[in-house]
Amino acid sequence: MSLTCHARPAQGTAQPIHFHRGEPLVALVGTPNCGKTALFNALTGSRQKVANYAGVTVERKEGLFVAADGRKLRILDLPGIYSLSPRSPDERVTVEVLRGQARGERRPDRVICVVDATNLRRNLRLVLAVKRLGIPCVVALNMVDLAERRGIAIDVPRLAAELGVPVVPTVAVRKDGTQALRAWLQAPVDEWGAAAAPQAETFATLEADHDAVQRILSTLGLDRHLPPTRSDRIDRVVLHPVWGLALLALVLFLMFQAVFAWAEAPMEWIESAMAWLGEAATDALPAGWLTSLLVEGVIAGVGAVLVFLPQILILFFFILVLEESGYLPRAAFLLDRFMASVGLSGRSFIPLLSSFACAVPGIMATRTIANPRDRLLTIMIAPLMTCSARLPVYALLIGAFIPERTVAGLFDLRGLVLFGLYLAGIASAMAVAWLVKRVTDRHLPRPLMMELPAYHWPALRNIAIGLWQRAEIFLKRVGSVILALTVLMWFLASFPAPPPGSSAPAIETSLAGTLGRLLAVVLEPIGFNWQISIALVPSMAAREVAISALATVYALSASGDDTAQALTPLIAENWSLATGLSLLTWFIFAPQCLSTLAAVRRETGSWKWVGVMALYLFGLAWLACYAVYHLAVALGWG
Ligand SMILES: Nc1nc2c(ncn2[C@@H]2O[C@H](COP(=O)(O)OP(=O)(O)OP(=O)(O)O)[C@@H](O)[C@H]2O)c(=O)[nH]1
Ligand SMILES: [Mg+2]
Repeated sequence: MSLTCHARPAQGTAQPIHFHRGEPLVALVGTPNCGKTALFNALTGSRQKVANYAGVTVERKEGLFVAADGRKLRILDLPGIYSLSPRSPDERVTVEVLRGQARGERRPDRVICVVDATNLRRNLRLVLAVKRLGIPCVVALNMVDLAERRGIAIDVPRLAAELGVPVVPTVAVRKDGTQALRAWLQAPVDEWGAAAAPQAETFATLEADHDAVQRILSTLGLDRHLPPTRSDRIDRVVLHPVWGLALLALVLFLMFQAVFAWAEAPMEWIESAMAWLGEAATDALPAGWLTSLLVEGVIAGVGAVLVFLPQILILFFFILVLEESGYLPRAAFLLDRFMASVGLSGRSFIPLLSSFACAVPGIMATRTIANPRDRLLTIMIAPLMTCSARLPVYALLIGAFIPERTVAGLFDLRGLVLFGLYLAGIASAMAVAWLVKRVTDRHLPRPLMMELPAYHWPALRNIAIGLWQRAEIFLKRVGSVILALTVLMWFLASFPAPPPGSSAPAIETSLAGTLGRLLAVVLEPIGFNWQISIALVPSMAAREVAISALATVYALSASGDDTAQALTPLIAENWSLATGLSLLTWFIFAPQCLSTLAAVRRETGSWKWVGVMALYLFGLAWLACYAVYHLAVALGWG
């Protein structure tokens, strides 16, 4: 617990004064990808994201370590840094904490310097720099399992003596791999070494560090050249300019094939369960508005979204495997030249790829980009990457309009179309970047410096946890925002009731119907009917709601004896192919997501960019839909 008081500046200093109480604060510090978050999770029982590339953690996260005797320590997980001179916004977070300049946070009482045992040369320099800060510190020599496997034998007591700080070996990902570190956390502070006044860092100290590291490595017999590792051999293919790109295309392609091919059976189970539930509720309950709300609102609406859980999990299975294996930075490397040609740096790759899950973490991940212009541009195009909330919308429309067919005896046509939609998103992002480059013309080519971590076999446990978390997020969304909006939609679509004697379905006279017809004035030229127009409004909060809203609208439009049907055949019957294609196009650009806009506001600190993003995405969506719709009509699909 900390209290911050902005006292009147004394003698020209504008630093806030912090008053604190509570548990000792321990910060985890180290180079990117050395296993800080894995250690943090092991010590605090948290489930923060761990993945095999640099720059996973971009903000400070706090957890509690409870010692055997019940004493508590606050543990801080921080973004990775290479030195105490930050270059990007995420590194700045760490350095500010270490220097005691972070808002609302005091200077840590102790530091755990996490070191990747397979990469001592780069890691030790940071240890020396951190030592100069004067905070009592312990080195966690992490990944000793990997070092051992690679034949790197480290004399731990000697390393500790050379560094002048205690060193404990750890394996963050193994259950018993943090025992020694736990023991340290429970030890009295004076065993950690004494606190000292911070020393200034100059060019001379940095040079001295360099020499010191060289000396330590040669004393420990670790400065010899190692034979090429398995990762190096794999990289000969993966980073090959031709084979590497072919492999990347194949991986992405298989991912989208799998999304359709593997999901079929589980989707059918969910669909039939929902249909059964709807029927059971209709039979069991008396006819009336409450039953209508439950059957046509909640069950039809929420069920229509829930069906897509299997596809989302399959997509995330692939993303998690790619993240854990260490493949992602390689892909960034392969595409660097292409990205540079449109004015982006390879650094943008991982934020953009993260946006396939959701644009919000993608936009957060841009904190690893040092150059402000590159960062802003990446933020602006991140929403063009197809996020997982759009997957259900795509899947629904593809299911309705694209026949289930095998192409060339091998590929699933629907998977191909889905792949094409993702590509269309990527292509438009690149086109926008290129246009910005042409207009601003301020781009200087920046070489990509990126670490390539060793490949790992993804741990099944981690993948399972990752999928479980994803399922949880999705189900929570379905149970909260989506459910709430669906219920709201049902009310708007049911009231005011039609005048007595009218045989038209209530929705036609309802508020939603009126609003839909108003919006249709703008949206008719791009092929949207009033039902679609209504559905687009609540989907601004969560894109999947477009589906539940359509399900509700159509369930309520069914007059007389028409029993409610599944949404897919309904829209296949009611819409032309041109309309379906136009709506697909709309969701490629899908500008309407409030959480994305909020993230843009937070990360850019200005409403201006929120406005620019909303306007340019809406404009682009409308124009692209117009073109697609009219082309489709011209081709006779209207
Ligand atoms: N074999 C092995 N793998 C580890 C160990 N510690 C971490 N890893 C793996 O190393 C990768 C990086 O771990 P993270 O905890 O995300 O690293 P980080 O230091 O938090 O990285 P950033 O947040 O990007 O700075 C992940 O794939 C982990 O599963 C270890 O002791 N042994
Ligand atoms: Mg981390």
